[in-house]
Amino acid sequence: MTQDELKQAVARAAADYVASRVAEDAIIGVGTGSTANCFIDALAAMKGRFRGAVASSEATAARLKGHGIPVLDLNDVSTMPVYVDGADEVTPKLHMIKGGGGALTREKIVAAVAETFICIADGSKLVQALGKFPLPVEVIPMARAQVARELAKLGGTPKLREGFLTDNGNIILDVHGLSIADPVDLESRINQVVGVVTNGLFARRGADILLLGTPEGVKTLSA
Ligand SMILES: O=C[C@H](O)[C@H](O)[C@H](O)COP(=O)(O)O
Repeated sequence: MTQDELKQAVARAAADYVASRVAEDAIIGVGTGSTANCFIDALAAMKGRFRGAVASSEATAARLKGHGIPVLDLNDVSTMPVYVDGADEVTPKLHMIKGGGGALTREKIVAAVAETFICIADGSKLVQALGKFPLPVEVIPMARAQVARELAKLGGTPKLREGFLTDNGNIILDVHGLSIADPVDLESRINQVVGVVTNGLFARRGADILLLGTPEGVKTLSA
């Protein structure tokens, strides 16, 4: 199976979860990226089975609307049964690195409102330890140099993502070479650096369920 076929398989599995486990008038939280896009396309086939969606990026909102799926403002939503999103790396403990597409902050905000975080990923994303994928950190532009110095003190090599601004108008520093022994602690430490909006470690609130696409079928892991 190709990587695209594995992404489509996990997206269908997540849509099946929504169809079988979620109330008819529910609002669904939707992530960003190529795997989340497969989920949006699978959701489109069951339009009317749920009330609408909250998007974690402008790109996701546009794709949802393109399918005629109503997109709600998160400020009008107090709870959602599920948030479905991809990951750049995920461990067996369901800690993740996210933000390869730069949507990490809105993803973390939408996920915080959801009861269950379902991570959908092809098998290549499963790792025993996080950190081979550079850790994205969203930073207020005027704090770039100071935040970079602080990230270097933590043992990483920050590199500006050239020519990229987030949906929030901020920059991304991709931190290479971090040794991530304790993702929960590192997530908090980086978020305490003044000028950091958030970082791509999703460990304090990791995923609750991982739907992992493998050539043998979709495997389900729980936290
Ligand atoms: O900012 C982007 C998100 O965190 C994505 O969920 C992550 O980068 C995975 O994307 P993809 O499904 O395209 O590999």
